[in-house]
Amino acid sequence: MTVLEDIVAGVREDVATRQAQTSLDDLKALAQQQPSARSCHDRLKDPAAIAVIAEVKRASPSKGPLAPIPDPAALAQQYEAGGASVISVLTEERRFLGSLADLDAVRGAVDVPVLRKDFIVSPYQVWEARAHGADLVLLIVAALEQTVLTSLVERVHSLGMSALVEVHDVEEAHRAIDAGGRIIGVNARNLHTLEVDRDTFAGVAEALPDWACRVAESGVRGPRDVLEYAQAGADAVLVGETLVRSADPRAAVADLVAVGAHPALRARRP
Ligand SMILES: O=C(O)c1ccccc1NCC(=O)[C@H](O)[C@H](O)COP(=O)(O)O
Repeated sequence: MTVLEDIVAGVREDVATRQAQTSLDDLKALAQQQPSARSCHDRLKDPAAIAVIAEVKRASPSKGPLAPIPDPAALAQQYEAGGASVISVLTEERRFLGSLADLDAVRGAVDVPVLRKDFIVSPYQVWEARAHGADLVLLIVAALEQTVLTSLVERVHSLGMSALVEVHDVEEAHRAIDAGGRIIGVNARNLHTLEVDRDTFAGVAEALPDWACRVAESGVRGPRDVLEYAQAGADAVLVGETLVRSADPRAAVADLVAVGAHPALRARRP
């Protein structure tokens, strides 16, 4: 069993448990009480800036515990104050130690869009995301058959949310676009070895159409990595470990956001 298959198997069990407690009808009623989802594509694809998606991430399969994060709302507020365009909240419980309660806390604490980052394999989880105030939902191409991926993208869009469709190679990038994805995350973390190779981004990003929003995911250790991703065509970067380990998350985000004004990126600006 691959790491991804192992994570997804656990997620399916946890979803079944929650589904026994909260019916889909109840979730739909909760979703209707939420304000409309905030739009994300243009916010993440601003030619005059590099957007930073700052992640609330307690642990990971590759690194184990990263940071306890006793107050995810306070961390998200630091990220927002530093200029993050979107806050990503890992809600997977077993390997990342996240929860929907984290999503609720962050949603209630910031004004910027919030991403539900999880291993979404069923429409129930998409409704959960909306019911808990998410604006953006991660869909991982490698975890989904094409028909399921397409129907989940449609479900996300039909609820007014945006989909961040994650890919690892050119073939998956074509699948993401065929499924209706408009915001494409290229994850530099190999899901088999868990190793990060930032060079993955450039080769995959150039296979995407101009209108797509390109998000570089994983392996950002500081501004230099953001600059390199931006020079390779990234509109946005998604950063977890570096920020949760930082002693000053607000300043750490601000340093990454500032890369958007770097002279080397002048040609990108309108
Ligand atoms: O982070 C992991 O170890 C991991 C393992 C298996 C599947 C997904 C995993 N991470 C999810 C992510 O995509 C990252 O949290 C995100 O890109 C941020 O990465 P980083 O800045 O390197 O923490």
